[in-house]
Amino acid sequence: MEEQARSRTMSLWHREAGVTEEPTQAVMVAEKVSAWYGSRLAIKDVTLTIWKHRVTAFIGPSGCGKSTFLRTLNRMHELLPGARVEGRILFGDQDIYDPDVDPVALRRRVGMVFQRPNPFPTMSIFDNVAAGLRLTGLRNRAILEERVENSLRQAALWEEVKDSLRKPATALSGGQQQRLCIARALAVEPDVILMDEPTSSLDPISTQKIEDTITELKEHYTIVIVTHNLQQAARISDYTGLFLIRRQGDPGELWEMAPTEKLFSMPSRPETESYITGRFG
Ligand SMILES: Nc1ncnc2c1ncn2[C@@H]1O[C@H](COP(=O)(O)OP(=O)(O)OP(=O)(O)O)[C@@H](O)[C@H]1O
Repeated sequence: MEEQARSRTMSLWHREAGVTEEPTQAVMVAEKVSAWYGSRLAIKDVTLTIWKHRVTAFIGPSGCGKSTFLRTLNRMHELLPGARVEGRILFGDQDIYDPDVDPVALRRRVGMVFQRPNPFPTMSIFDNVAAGLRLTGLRNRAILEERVENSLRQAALWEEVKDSLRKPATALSGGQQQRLCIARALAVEPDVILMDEPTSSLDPISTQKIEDTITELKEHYTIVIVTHNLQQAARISDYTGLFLIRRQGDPGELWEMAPTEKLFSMPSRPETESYITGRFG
C-alpha cells in the first residue's frame, strides 16, 4: 500500500518535473530533506528522485546547499559535529537514516569523489585503488589485481599508469589523481557515485577526460554531480536540479529540477531562467 502511494507521489513529481515517462528505476528518493549545521538550517525540504544509470547535476550559486544536500545522500553530512538531517532518503526500499543502517556499509554503495583530488599520499597507485577492497577483507592477490585493473580502466587511467602501479599516487598530475580517486571509488563496486565539483581544480583537458569518463560510467553506475559550471551540467547530465536561496541567510531550496534539456531550454520558473542566462549567481 505504502509502495503504491509512493509510486503515485513519484509520478506526480515527475509530471511536475516535465518527465512524461519514468525513464529507469529510481535509485534514491529524497523526501523533504532538511539539513542543519548546529542551529543553522542550510537546506530545507528537498524532495527529488535520482534515476538509475543517469547523471544528475546540481547547480546554483555559492552557499545554496548543493554540497550539503549531496553529503546527506551518503550520510557524510552527519560526520560534522552538530550537523543533523531531517526527512527521508530512500535507497531502494530502505530509508538510509533508519537506525539499523550501517553508514559505513552505505558509503560503500554510495561512494564519493571530492573537489580536490585526495589520494592516500603515502600509498602507491595500486594500493590507493586496492585500499577499499582490502577493508572489505579481500586478500586474494589475483582478484585484487583484476579489480584494480578494471577500476583503473573504467576511470580511463589504466593506459597511463599500468607500468607504474608501484609509484606513489602523488607522482601523478592533478587530473590523473582525480581519475585515481574515481577508480578508488569504483573499486568497491558502488551503485551510486557522488561527485562534488570533481573538475573545479583541473585544467580543461583533464576536465574533458573526467567528463568523458562520467559519460561512460553511467552505463554501469548512477552519478550525482555538483558543478558550478552550467555548460558542464548541460554537457554531461540527464537531469539538473537548481538550488537557490530566497534571501541572504535563508536555507537553500531545490528551486527546479527537470530533464537537463528542458531545464536549460524551457525552465518553468523565472528565477531559473535568470540563473541559467547568467543574470545572477
Ligand atoms: N561545515 C560547515 N559549518 C557551518 N556551516 C556550513 C558548513 N558547510 C557549509 N555551511 C553553510 O551551509 C550553507 C550551504 O553550504 P554548501 O557548501 O552546501 O553550499 P554550496 O551550494 O555547495 O556552495 P558552494 O557552491 O560554494 O560549494 C552555506 O550557508 C554554508 O555557509
